[in-house]
Order: sequence, then C-alpha cells, then structure tokens
Amino acid sequence: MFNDITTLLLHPKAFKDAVEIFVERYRDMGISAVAGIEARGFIFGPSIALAIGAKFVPLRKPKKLPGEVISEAYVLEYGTDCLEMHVGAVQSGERVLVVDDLVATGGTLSAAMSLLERAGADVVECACLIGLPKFKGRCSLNGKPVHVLVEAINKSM
Ligand SMILES: O=P(O)(O)OC[C@H]1O[C@H](OP(=O)(O)OP(=O)(O)O)[C@H](O)[C@@H]1O
Ligand SMILES: Nc1ncnc2[nH]cnc12
Repeated sequence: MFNDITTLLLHPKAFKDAVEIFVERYRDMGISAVAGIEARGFIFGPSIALAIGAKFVPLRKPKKLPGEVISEAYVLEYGTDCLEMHVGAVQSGERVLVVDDLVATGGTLSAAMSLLERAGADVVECACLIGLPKFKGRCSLNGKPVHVLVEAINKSM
C-alpha cells in the first residue's frame, strides 16, 4: 500500500521524463519560486526549479532550518506534524509552485499553501506525481489547482 517513488528514481529516463512533464507545464507561468515539501518534494522540486529559472524554497519538518521560521501545524492520518519555512524565503506577491511526490488526504499540501500564503506568496498550483484514491481525483484544494501525473489505483477494491 506504500506508493514508493524510489523505484522511479532507478530509471533515469522515467525520472527525467517526469521532471520534464512538470517543466513543460510550468516554464511560462511566471513562477519565481518552487517550494518543495520535506522529504520527497526535495527529490523533484530542485530540478523543476532550476529548469524554469526559479529559486527553490525548502519547506522543512520542525527544527531543521537554522534561521528564523514561520510554522504551520497539520493533521496526518496518524498524528500531527508541522512544516517550517525561513522568514524572507518568499516575497509578498511572489508566484510559487508547491511540489511533493504524493497527495493522500491533502493535509500536507494544505499546510504548505497556508504557510506560503501567510508569507504573502501567491500559490499558483500544487504539483504531485501521484494522487492516492483518498484524494478522490480532485483537481483543486482550498481553491488552488492540484496537478497530479498519475492516479494510483485503489488496491483494496
Ligand atoms: O496528503 P497527505 O495525507 O498529507 O499525505 C501526503 C504526504 O505524506 C508523505 O509524507 P510523510 O508525511 O510520510 O513525510 P516524509 O516524506 O517526511 O516521511 C508524502 O511525501 C506527502 O508529503
Ligand atoms: N500510501 C502512501 N504511500 C506513500 N506515502 C504516503 N503518504 C501518505 N500515504 C502514503
């Protein structure tokens, strides 16, 4: 039941194709920052950022960033967690893309968007490789578009 993107990473052509599909979509959208969610958003986010000429902003789990941070707590399926971002990482009005490997309930993406919006950023879209059945094939979250490359099948059906 664990949707493991590390198998994709072992196939350079598939890994490159996945990044390029995102790059094609986002290259002309005036995006100046790509925010990647720890940990697996760090695998795809920086490549996309470099290719579209944007900066990369890490959204990290608690107590990892050395500078002043703003934090956003969120609820997971089992427990709670928190994302942090450096104060000043994004500017007011900056157009930001959020990247992660996978969306399940959408709680993590919601927290990432809240964090960025509290800092004044304009979240353009969230991009994930995989959408789990829990996300119900939705195309948006909190009024922002969510773009998913692959819908995972429901293995319990
Ligand atoms: O849509 P949601 O229900 O919020 O779940 C999606 C999140 O779950 C996974 O991360 P996880 O919380 O397992 O953290 P990790 O990658 O740091 O282990 C995944 O990489 C997403 O960030
Ligand atoms: N089924 C799943 N596989 C991988 N990562 C996840 N994060 C939340 N649910 C997950």
